[in-house]
Amino acid sequence: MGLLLSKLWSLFGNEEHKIVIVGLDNAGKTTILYQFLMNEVVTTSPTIGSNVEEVVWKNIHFIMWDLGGQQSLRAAWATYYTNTEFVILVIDSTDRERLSVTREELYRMLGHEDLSKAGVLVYANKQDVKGAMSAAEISRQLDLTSIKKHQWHIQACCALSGEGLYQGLEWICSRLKRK
Ligand SMILES: Nc1nc2c(ncn2[C@@H]2O[C@H](COP(=O)(O)OP(=O)(O)OP(=O)(O)O)[C@@H](O)[C@H]2O)c(=O)[nH]1
Ligand SMILES: [Mg+2]
Repeated sequence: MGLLLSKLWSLFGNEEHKIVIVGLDNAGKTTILYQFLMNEVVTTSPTIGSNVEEVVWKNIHFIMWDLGGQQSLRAAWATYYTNTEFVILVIDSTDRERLSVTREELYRMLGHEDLSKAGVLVYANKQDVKGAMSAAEISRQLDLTSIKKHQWHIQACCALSGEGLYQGLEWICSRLKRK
């Protein structure tokens, strides 16, 4: 009965899915959050703490937490992980030098017990910039194929135009339906 009720509940679109958006400072996390919310590019300043918004897409409700990515703020990411179904990791694809820092943060995050069942969507953002690393290159450098305990997907995108963003969200929706 409980299962039936929860199915019905989700059919009516009342279920909320928690997503946390992480990544280094300047990756484009806040820009992505407000693209989802308003379909426009907002002027951002570095996030101190977090922004949270409810995004509804295809009748699915997401609670999206956008966290500050500066080094001093990263230790606080874990305080947001409880009940998180998906992590969106945003990468500035032009930032070759700090991809190894992202890699460390990614594997630290995946080791956290509150995320043991969470899926991971990686956005290779800023594809509009000439010389940006491709999603394939980022995938290789992050060694994504070594991730076996979490479902993951990488999506190239440009937060300024919105290109690729909904394809990423589509992947999340496809995983939700399999649950
Ligand atoms: N060219 C380009 N610039 C982008 C893109 N996405 C975001 N930016 C720019 O990157 C800068 C940082 O974007 P934010 O969204 O504030 O970055 P953030 O990840 O939230 O940064 P923190 O809050 O400090 O963690 C802004 O100037 C954005 O306009 C993109 O796809 N292409
Ligand atoms: Mg921000």
